[in-house]
Amino acid sequence: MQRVLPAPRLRRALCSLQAARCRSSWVRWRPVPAATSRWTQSVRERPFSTEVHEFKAETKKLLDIVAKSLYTDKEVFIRELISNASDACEKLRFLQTTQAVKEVNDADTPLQVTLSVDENERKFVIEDSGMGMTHDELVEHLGTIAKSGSLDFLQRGESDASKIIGQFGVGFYSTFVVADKVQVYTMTADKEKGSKGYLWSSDGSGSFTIEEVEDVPRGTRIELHLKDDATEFASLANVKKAAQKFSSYIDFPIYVKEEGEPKAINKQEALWMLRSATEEQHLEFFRFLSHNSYGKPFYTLMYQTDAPLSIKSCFYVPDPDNAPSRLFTKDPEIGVALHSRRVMVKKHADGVIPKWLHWMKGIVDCEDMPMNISRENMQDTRLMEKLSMAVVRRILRFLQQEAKKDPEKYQQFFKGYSYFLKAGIIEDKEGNFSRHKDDLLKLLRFECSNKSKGELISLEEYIDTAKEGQQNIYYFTCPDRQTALSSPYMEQFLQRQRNVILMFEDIDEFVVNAIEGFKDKKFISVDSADKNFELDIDQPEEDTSEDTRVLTDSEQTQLSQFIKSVLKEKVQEVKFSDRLVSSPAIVTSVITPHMRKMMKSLMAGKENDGMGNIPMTLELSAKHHIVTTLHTILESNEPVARIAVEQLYDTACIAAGTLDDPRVLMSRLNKVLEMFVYQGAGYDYAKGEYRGDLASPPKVEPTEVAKETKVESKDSRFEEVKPEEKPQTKRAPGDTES
Ligand SMILES: Nc1ncnc2c1ncn2[C@@H]1O[C@H](COP(=O)(O)OP(=O)(O)OP(=O)(O)O)[C@@H](O)[C@H]1O
Repeated sequence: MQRVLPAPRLRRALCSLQAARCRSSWVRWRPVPAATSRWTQSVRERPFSTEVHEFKAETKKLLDIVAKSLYTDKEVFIRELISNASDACEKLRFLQTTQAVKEVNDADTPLQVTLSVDENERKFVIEDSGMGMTHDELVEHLGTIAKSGSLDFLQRGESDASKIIGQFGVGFYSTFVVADKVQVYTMTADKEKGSKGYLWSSDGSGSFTIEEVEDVPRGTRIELHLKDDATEFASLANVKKAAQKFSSYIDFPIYVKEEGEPKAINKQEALWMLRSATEEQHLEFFRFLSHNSYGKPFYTLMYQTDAPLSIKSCFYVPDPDNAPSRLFTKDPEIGVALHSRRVMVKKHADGVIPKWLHWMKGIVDCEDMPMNISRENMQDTRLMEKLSMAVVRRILRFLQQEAKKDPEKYQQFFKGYSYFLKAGIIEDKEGNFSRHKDDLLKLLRFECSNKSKGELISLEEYIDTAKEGQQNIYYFTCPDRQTALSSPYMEQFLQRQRNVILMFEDIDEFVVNAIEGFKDKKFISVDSADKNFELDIDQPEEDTSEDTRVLTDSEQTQLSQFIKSVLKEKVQEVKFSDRLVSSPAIVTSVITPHMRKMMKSLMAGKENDGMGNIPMTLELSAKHHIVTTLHTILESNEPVARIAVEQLYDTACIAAGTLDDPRVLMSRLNKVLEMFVYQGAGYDYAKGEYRGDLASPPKVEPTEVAKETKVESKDSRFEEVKPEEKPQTKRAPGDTES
């Protein structure tokens, strides 16, 4: 081993210079490190300047978690390093094929990866002849976190290393699980960028150093100085076993050096090019693609075709129980890679796989795809679209088949991924394609009013089991099943046993708004103002009770005029409809109450949320006893009628879910309670006196029910309530007129 150290005098001089520099800048001089092994035998070290860089804040945090972790599945670092080495080879092969790199350093060196160990020095070494890195790339790539997944985890405040490593892997930084010092020698393949070699070095604490070293061959060599509790990775047998596990599907030869001799350990098999594969092969490949040493694919699809393009592909749906959280999937990486004749064109095949399918793992190999596809090139864009169309359609149809084959298993899938399928419908529409809308709609499942809790149906099943002649698909967006079934909007549907799809996710409202219908049926919300409820296709059982009183047309007009005079601009229209069965009233508007509520929360904090301008309609049941009695007391007891109207409206708003804060009702409810109690005690509000037959009238008398009621609330609806006439009542002791 060649070890060239500066002479002691020079070293002392350098050290004092280093100390001085350290105070003033991040560049300082240091004694050069030792060159090691055959790979760097020719690396002559000179006192080049050594730069000290701080890791970015989040990288530091990640490193801190990783370095201190007692993660048991330590060998994952081998998987990460092999994968990075293979990516570096893929990248160089790609750039060479597309001639993006004109001249390559060490042009004769074949693309390969070699692993070796030094038991005495407790070292693990991996080297590749891939793309390598320039100085700036070293700073950028090994100083920041590349993996969005682990970043998300950190932003969530997660500090459990096994969760971060287990679910996302932490790439290069996983080396600090086993090493207390990591050295990376590298030289770029792109001659245009230079032929200088660099050494990156860090102990995984706050900083790393970079210095120039001479005679580094093309590619990257990573040396791990193993921690005391990780010496098993200095054993050849252990490394070989782990490397074999992680490298079966790598398309470059992987060698393990045994007694100085490189021995190939992988088959270099492109599974997606095979006609079929065993379950075991798929399991291995899935784990390889998902950077995991555990887990199995939930669904597996191998798809090959020659028309309209020549496609060979393989897709996996990961376990739905571990489906990505939609809240933390801001800019997801597509999990499918694009290849052309086995050569990787894009690691993340965006443009082919839409974002809403990002969780799919797999490979698409398209012979017709040029290696140097460009978004600017119309022909390439069209080719990508064609490929995307074929592949996405095949995936969606495959899921439809699986749903038919094993509905229970499919429900499990749907639980994990429903949000993404729904997002797909919206995105598909936004992109103005609507290419996959029907296929996606077929994959949706919902609860419905005619089935029991937890049982899901498809839209096709809904249509197949709908009443004869029914042209609409009725749905109701609501927080849960219980709220749905007790809602006045549902009454006529329940009475007729007309099935209603129950939608519990916020995104559902946007989905139905993004599409007009399914097959030839239109989506209609049960709480919409739409009149087309097809009430004539089935009639509920006749109400045979004799004393059912129904308001006549003129009575209806009289009552609605009174209601409008009380509620003023709160309602645009008061009408009578027969959609109500046991509730006296509901509110409707051009947008459904649920949509209104969502828009309100989106506009929260804005002075004008725009909702005040959307007119509401109060719909009444002409035969409901509260409504008919209300009409009866219009003239005889107007004060009570006024309060009843206000309460009727507010109760309808509660049912619609549009009342933001129920506390605004407190004052009125107390008033209603007071009336209820006093009436029970024999007080006659119409006459403003106690009934004569009451043996001993209560000592306290009611406040004026129709006294100007100004509720201390921000809700402007209450500020208008001013009765024209006051009833003659006796004042309660201590009650003063306002
Ligand atoms: N052997 C290598 N050769 C060249 N560049 C490398 C090598 N190893 C790492 N890098 C660079 O460092 C970056 C960070 O690597 P890291 O393993 O942390 O994340 P990643 O590989 O980008 O993540 P992912 O595995 O999700 O693609 C890589 O993207 C690559 O640019």
